[in-house]
Amino acid sequence: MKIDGVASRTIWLEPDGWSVGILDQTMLPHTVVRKTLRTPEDAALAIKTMQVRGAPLIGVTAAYGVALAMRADPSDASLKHALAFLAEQRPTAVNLRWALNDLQATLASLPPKSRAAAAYARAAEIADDDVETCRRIGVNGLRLIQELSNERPGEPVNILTHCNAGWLACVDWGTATSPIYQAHDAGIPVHVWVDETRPRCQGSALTAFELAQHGVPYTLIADNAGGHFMQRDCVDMVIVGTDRVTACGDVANKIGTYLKALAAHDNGVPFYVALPYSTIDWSIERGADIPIEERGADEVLRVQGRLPDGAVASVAISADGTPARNPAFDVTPAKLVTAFITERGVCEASRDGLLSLYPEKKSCAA
Ligand SMILES: CSC[C@H]1O[C@H](OP(=O)(O)O)[C@H](O)[C@@H]1O
Repeated sequence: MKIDGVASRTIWLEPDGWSVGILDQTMLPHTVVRKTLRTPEDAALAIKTMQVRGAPLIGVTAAYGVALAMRADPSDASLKHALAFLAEQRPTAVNLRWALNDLQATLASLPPKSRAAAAYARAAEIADDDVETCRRIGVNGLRLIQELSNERPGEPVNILTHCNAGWLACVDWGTATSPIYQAHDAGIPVHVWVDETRPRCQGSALTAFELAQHGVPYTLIADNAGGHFMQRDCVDMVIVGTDRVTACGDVANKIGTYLKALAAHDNGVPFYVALPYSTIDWSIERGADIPIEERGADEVLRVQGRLPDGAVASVAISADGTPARNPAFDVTPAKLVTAFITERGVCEASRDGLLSLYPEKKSCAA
């Protein structure tokens, strides 16, 4: 997608052929800051501090983190440390483990002198594959938006989304936003209700930013307003992303997703989850088994914004000493999900539904 009219990706190989460029998403939407990762520690910090975030992008960043490690030291010990160190940065998005397992399988049997080049090549393949995968998610989701548009020709299809499952969460296109972009580009009128998504505000800071950049009509709302708009028949469908889907279709996603699913279920609003194959965890069955990241209390106790002089600052929004908890994700049971939108098609949120699109996984589903 584009930023200020210039085609951009969230992560790229720098012209020097080895360092890795990223958009520092902690500075968006106030300033567009591009950073360079030069060590696996840089990559780990970028993931941990959410300079890069979003399940697919976390995986791609980790893959390049392994490449940076192999460039510095391609030994078995270095590979083992890099894989373990990067894996511990964030626990919920299965794409992190998926990407690191892929790099391990790619590199472990190679002679050390061949590992750096192979790691960079594989990381680039994973990044390019993500772009095409997300584009296909958009093609498959577009049909669902088209169907709703056909019911009320000329009127916008009102779509609510939570957090940022946009191109900023991936390499390009996004998962939940890819159908939206493709519908918009196809001339289908759409309007997006953007959940601010406290406490990290990925909706107000990232989704609103990227939709505005693409010219997609949207309205930012407080998280607590989503159910109200569904009750008042203002929402035609919900599309969210996910960080991990179990073999039976339970969905881990940004905190607050479960509440949106309950409101959608209560109001008969279709609730879709958009995901690539790399976000399915075939090794577990129940959502209760998904590790939920608990982040620092300060993210709840403080907000970041831009001061009149343009400086970005963080301010406290509660009294000193206020105790706070900050689970970063919750789990939506499969029964509340209308369907999954994947790169291979749309399916029921169930084991059978997933296996109908990924029959090769029959042997490894939990
Ligand atoms: C396409 S995955 C997007 C997914 O990741 C976000 O979490 P975070 O911003 O903490 O990485 C959120 O759960 C999105 O739905």
